[in-house]
Amino acid sequence: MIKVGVLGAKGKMGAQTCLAVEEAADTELVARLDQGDELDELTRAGAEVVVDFTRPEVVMDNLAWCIAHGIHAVVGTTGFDEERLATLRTQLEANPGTGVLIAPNFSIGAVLMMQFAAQAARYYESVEIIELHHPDKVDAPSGTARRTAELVAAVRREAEAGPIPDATTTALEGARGADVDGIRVHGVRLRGLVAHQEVLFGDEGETLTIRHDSMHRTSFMAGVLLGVRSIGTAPGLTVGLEHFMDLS
Ligand SMILES: NC(=O)C1=CN([C@@H]2O[C@H](COP(=O)(O)OP(=O)(O)OC[C@H]3O[C@@H](n4cnc5c(N)ncnc54)[C@H](O)[C@@H]3O)[C@@H](O)[C@H]2O)C=CC1
Ligand SMILES: O=C(O)C1=N[C@H](C(=O)O)C[C@H](O)C1
Repeated sequence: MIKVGVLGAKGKMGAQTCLAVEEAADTELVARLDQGDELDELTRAGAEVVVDFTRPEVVMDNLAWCIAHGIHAVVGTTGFDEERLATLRTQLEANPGTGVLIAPNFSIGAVLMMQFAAQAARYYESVEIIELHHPDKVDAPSGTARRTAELVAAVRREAEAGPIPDATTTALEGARGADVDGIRVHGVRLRGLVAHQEVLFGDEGETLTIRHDSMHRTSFMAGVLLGVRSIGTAPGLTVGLEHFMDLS
């Protein structure tokens, strides 16, 4: 049995994760912590893996504590840029044997969407991303959209693709979305939605749209459990659940 602690246990994703960990045959929920609780409870409970679904502004402190205490971490919380990843790599070098997974999205379909988008990226002159979420989401653009844009941009750079065509010279601020690594990302917040994304590609006479929809937060749980089961054998930093999936 893998002993699991959940941070952000009272939140939307944390509560769903507690249920999934309790229901799985090979995991045991030993701690459920939320804002104001002592992280020491994790060591007292013997947690081997922590799942973090908290907030971008607190996740780095949580991870510093987990790494220092040799507890593996599976992280769904958003807000990771290159600077934060570099900080984690340094902390993990000082604590070899401990693993941290940063997963911008735990849904298997969303991971595939990102991989398919990376595959398509070299073939199209134009690409834009639309992410659509519930209105209680605190960050924009979504971590998934950022990651997708970075993956697509990396492929375009490698393929020496030219700039994305766009004749806009006058625009209301925000009308063309955010620029993530040269890719336009648009955010929609709408009651009734959970988590959705479209990656739109275009070239002469054709378009390709890759769309993924999470209708319920249960869609993330297979990926969370995969992360929990895998992270103990993956010391250091892993970014993206695809590294634990057989995607050859
Ligand atoms: N990677 C993925 O597949 C997914 C990632 N997310 C991300 O996970 C994060 C949480 O999302 P939700 O559950 O929707 O948010 P939420 O707001 O429902 O839950 C966050 C919880 O964290 C708690 N919290 C705040 N500070 C804390 C601290 N210092 N220690 C422990 N708990 C603390 C809050 O009290 C709250 O209960 C967001 O960054 C979101 O974007 C959400 C869905 C899927
Ligand atoms: O806040 C959410 O809900 C989600 N957050 C993650 C993100 O920002 O990409 C994953 C998913 O989109 C749901």
